[in-house]
Amino acid sequence: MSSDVRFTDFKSDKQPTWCPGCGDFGTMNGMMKALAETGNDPDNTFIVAGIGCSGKIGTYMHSYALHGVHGRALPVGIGVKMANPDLEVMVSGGDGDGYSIGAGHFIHAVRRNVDMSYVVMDNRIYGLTKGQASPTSREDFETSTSPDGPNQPPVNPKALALASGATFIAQSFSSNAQRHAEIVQKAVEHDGFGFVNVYSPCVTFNDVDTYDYFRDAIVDLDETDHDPADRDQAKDKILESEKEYMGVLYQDEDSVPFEEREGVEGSMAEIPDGAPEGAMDLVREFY
Ligand SMILES: Cc1ncc(C[n+]2csc(CCOP(=O)(O)OP(=O)(O)O)c2C)c(N)n1
Ligand code: SF4
Repeated sequence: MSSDVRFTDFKSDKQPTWCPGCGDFGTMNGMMKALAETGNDPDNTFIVAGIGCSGKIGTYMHSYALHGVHGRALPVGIGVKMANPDLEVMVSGGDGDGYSIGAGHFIHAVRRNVDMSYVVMDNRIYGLTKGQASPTSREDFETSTSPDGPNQPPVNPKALALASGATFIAQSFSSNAQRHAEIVQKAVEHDGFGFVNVYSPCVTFNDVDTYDYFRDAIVDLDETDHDPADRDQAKDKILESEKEYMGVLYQDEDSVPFEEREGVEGSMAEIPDGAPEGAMDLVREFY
């Protein structure tokens, strides 16, 4: 079977509880399609999710999955990959999860460049906790807990990734189904840490960063002469704050994943010296 249906869980107790119209539906569909198109199956795929509306994804997709603690999905994902390098590991969560409480882990996961993907459902708000400003909220975005707006500039996650030595940076939009799936597929296929920030609108708590806003604002990089191999071009586009680009912004085609580097190769799943007897067996059994 070559369709994303393999990753769909039809059990009635696993039906998504996202609000009707939530961008996370489209983001998840694209992730399933990308995994299927790259030849993966539920039994070799491990989703590590954060905490948030976005973090529910691990419950809805048919694959191995677990929740990290809020902001801690990335180190858990790296641990899963270390325990079993044959797994396709995809980490997913929200902008709050990844760029606020999890920002430190984001930087270090990017620079470590383990061969996995990270899909962030960026709705520029905290959805699950009912609409507080997130690190990617606009400076003047009024919420119940910041009635005059957060009064601080939003984090630019793509710039953070580039500055941290990222080898793959992409921007996607959940509503553009085919293009979104293609972009996530490229992240999965990338040799190293494939980072995709996905505009995934929250229709309940964010009335500014809406589907209409993104549809009007987004420029598809495939319709420009952008060369993702050119880091300077990527930097210029990433820092252009008034533009919303979609596509692969940067890809280092010579990227060598952490686990294939000299001195590391072959050692990822080895039992470290001094580890308690049976520790790694337990980890492998669990994952
Ligand atoms: C350690 C910890 N701190 C705070 C929370 C409360 N909390 C749960 S989800 C969340 C933010 C959710 O926002 P985001 O990550 O952007 O995901 P979304 O719900 O928008 O998909 C917060 C603050 C928590 N669960 N754990
Ligand atoms: S609150 Fe927002 S992010 Fe959460 S499910 Fe509803 S629309 Fe989606």
